[in-house]
Amino acid sequence: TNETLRATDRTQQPLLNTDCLPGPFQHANFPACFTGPNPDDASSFAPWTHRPYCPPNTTYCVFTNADFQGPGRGVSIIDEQPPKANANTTPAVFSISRLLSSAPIHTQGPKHSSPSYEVRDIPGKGKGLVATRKIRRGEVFMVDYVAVVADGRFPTRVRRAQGRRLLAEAIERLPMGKEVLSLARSSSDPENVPAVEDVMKTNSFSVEIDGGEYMALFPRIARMNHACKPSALTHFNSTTLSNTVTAFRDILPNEEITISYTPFNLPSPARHTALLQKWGFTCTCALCTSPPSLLAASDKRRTTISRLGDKVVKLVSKGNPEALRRAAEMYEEVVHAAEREEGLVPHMGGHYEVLGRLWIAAGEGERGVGWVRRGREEERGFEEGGA
Ligand SMILES: C[S@@+](CC[C@H](N)C(=O)[O-])C[C@H]1O[C@@H](n2cnc3c(N)ncnc32)[C@H](O)[C@@H]1O
Repeated sequence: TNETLRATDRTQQPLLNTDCLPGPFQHANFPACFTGPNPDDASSFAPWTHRPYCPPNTTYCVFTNADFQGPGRGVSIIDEQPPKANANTTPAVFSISRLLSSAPIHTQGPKHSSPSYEVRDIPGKGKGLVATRKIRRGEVFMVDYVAVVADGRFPTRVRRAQGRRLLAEAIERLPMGKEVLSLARSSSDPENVPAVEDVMKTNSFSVEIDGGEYMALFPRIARMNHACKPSALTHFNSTTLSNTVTAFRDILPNEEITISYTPFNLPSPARHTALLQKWGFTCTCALCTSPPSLLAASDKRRTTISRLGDKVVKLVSKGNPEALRRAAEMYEEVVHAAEREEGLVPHMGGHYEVLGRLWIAAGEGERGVGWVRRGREEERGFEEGGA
């Protein structure tokens, strides 16, 4: 760590960081605002292992802990300095610094011991993840940790060159910086877009931390391609900065493992626009390349799911027996549409159970109990997959 400090900090920063002086912006517990006698002593800006990089004329800094999740990993955060008096959100860097200062975090590896996937070339999509053994439905087969996390607003709040500098510092300070820089790039003009910016845009997902929207790069998850009917789903935990990946359904050996980059219920034109504008690629997944009639049927089901879903909520809030019966009928339609869109809804079991309860409330006890039972069996199957 000290070597890294010498190599990067002395050359690029004045010894006294003027962006971090005591005053109205000072926060008593803010680790970046060191006041110790020796500003080169790493312990004076703990829990960061590098002196925070805070360029002039911006409120943003880079905070790095090179030890997060063990040797060869680390985490860098691009976030604001201590909040201004009128700030309505707290920078995530506060909660992350608390996390790093607390008891060591145990890496929660997936429960299965044998490796379940590897990175392989996928025609037309660069690289991707492929199952090396059968992954059972419901199994948590990967837990990845964030390597770079940046306030979603920072690109619009700093000058372009400054943004690139912040990103470069954030990535280069990481022990796994080289690995991060070897991830895919999607810019149509790679000569003129620095790798740090291109890699971050191509591989980061939007996550919520302390009510704020952040861009987060998970180096292993970054290798997973998108599919409109994915085989896996991710779940981000903002307390541990981990992202668990669970199989939606059984995934067979040599099958590609995919996740969805877009919200589930979008019809295909909206998905294409989102993937092109936000992610910069044209989707060639199995659904997008299927015959137009199949794509149209899928769009119809997805539209039904979102349209009727809203109506069901309204009917249930009315609460009278006739409204509840109509809600149950509609919900059953939603459930059937979702079943035909395999991989669209994560836990059908929960929906079966809700449908059962709706039928019971509408006075159709037997029908309701049947759905509740089916829901519980389904949920049990999902939980066992992860056991
Ligand atoms: C987060 S990366 C996924 C891993 C990447 N393929 C790699 O080689 O590391 C996103 C990039 O993968 C490619 N990609 C992902 N899903 C795709 C899909 N459904 N169709 C075509 N390209 C896809 C695009 O080039 C996209 O910019």
